[in-house]
Amino acid sequence: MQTKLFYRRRETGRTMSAIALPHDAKAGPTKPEVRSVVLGKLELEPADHFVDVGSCTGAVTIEAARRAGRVTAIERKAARLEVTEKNLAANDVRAEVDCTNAEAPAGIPDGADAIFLGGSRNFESVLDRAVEVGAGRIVMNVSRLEVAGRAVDAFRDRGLLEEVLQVQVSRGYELAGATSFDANNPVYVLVGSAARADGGEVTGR
Ligand SMILES: C[S@@+](CC[C@H](N)C(=O)[O-])C[C@H]1O[C@@H](n2cnc3c(N)ncnc32)[C@H](O)[C@@H]1O
Repeated sequence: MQTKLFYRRRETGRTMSAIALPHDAKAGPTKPEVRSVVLGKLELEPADHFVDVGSCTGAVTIEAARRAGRVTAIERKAARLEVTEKNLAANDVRAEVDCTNAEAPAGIPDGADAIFLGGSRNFESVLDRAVEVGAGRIVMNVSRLEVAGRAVDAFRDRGLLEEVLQVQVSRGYELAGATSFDANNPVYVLVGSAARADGGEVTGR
């Protein structure tokens, strides 16, 4: 018989705790470990205006709102945007956050410094808008293989592409006194920039 006991959560002693997502959006959230990679690549700073395309549960919006000075969360489904707003209200954030019910590229403001595409609808037009506003950091998560292929082409065609990562996390659990793992689905993380665009070479090999 399989015993499944999760390990006790580590006490980090950080001033800002892990985010709370008490409200369910029936989709998402981007998993915490994947968020760490995404946020690392976004390199958000207090002067930044960050845009979350497809905010859904608000998990990325909330994390970003602890780092950037200004955040615009865009979600095409009104009910999910409400979840973004409710989850935001349940957390400490320091940024000014604007929640917009729109289908991007609609709603992407001039002057956006960093854009995350957590939803893939209209991604080519979203990337065109990212180029138009000169976003310095663009990160897109894709789980479906064929969409990932098209997205890599779209980044490359616009000279945006810097890195393609495949992130796959397995979480340990106790099994008969030892540790076994549950695997999450892999996610492709595309990283680019409209400010550093250099012809679309994948770097970091
Ligand atoms: C996989 S979920 C994103 C999860 C989110 N990062 C989180 O942590 O909760 C994708 C979301 O993007 C939204 N979406 C997809 N394309 C969009 C677009 N072009 N503009 C706005 N929202 C979009 C979908 O409605 C969906 O809620």
